[in-house]
Amino acid sequence: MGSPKLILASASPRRRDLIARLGLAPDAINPADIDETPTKGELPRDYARRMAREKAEAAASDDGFVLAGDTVVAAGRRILPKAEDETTARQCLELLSGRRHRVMSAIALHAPDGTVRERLSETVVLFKRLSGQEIEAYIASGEWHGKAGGYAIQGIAEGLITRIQGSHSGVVGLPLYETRALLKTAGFDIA
Ligand SMILES: Cc1cn([C@H]2C[C@H](O)[C@@H](COP(=O)(O)OP(=O)(O)OP(=O)(O)O)O2)c(=O)[nH]c1=O
Repeated sequence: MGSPKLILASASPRRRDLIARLGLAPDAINPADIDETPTKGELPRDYARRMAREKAEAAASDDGFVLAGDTVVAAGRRILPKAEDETTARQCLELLSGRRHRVMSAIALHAPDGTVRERLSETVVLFKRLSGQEIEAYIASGEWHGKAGGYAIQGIAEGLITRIQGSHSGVVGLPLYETRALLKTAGFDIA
């Protein structure tokens, strides 16, 4: 019997790049298409956990370990949307300007024996007070597109971020410390 496979239940190229930093190359990429609507009153942390778990379960296989993640930007109890248009991205940046917010990055691992394990990484991020000009320049960059909270820390946005407390990889989409620990606990062979 060969070693169990690693299946990444994600369409995100960022998650593929991040997992490579643990020395791992998934045997398969199997994105899960699930309904990503938060339930009424659902807290950001609960929502991130539920999404990661549902993605892992949707892609479940008895052939290997299925890893999924979900990244949520939260301003207090509010879940910020994934910015798909300029108006949404601008609203997110205006809200995040000059204040702390949290990024919840949940991961879930479905093992071949059917068990599901989860971890959560929480990072506090502080943006400088953004001028109208800074917001418009960021909008023009297009880097916000498809990103939770309307920004991508791995791009020019980091020049507007004063402080982060937590996991940089978690903000990008896959918290590496938690991912390594989760795989190890589940018995996956990782250095
Ligand atoms: C805050 C922030 C988010 N993001 C991205 C990471 C995620 O891709 C996205 C949040 O959406 P997710 O639903 O977590 O992931 P996804 O839709 O890209 O991929 P999949 O569900 O198939 O795994 O926002 C960044 O790339 N950088 C950042 O700084």
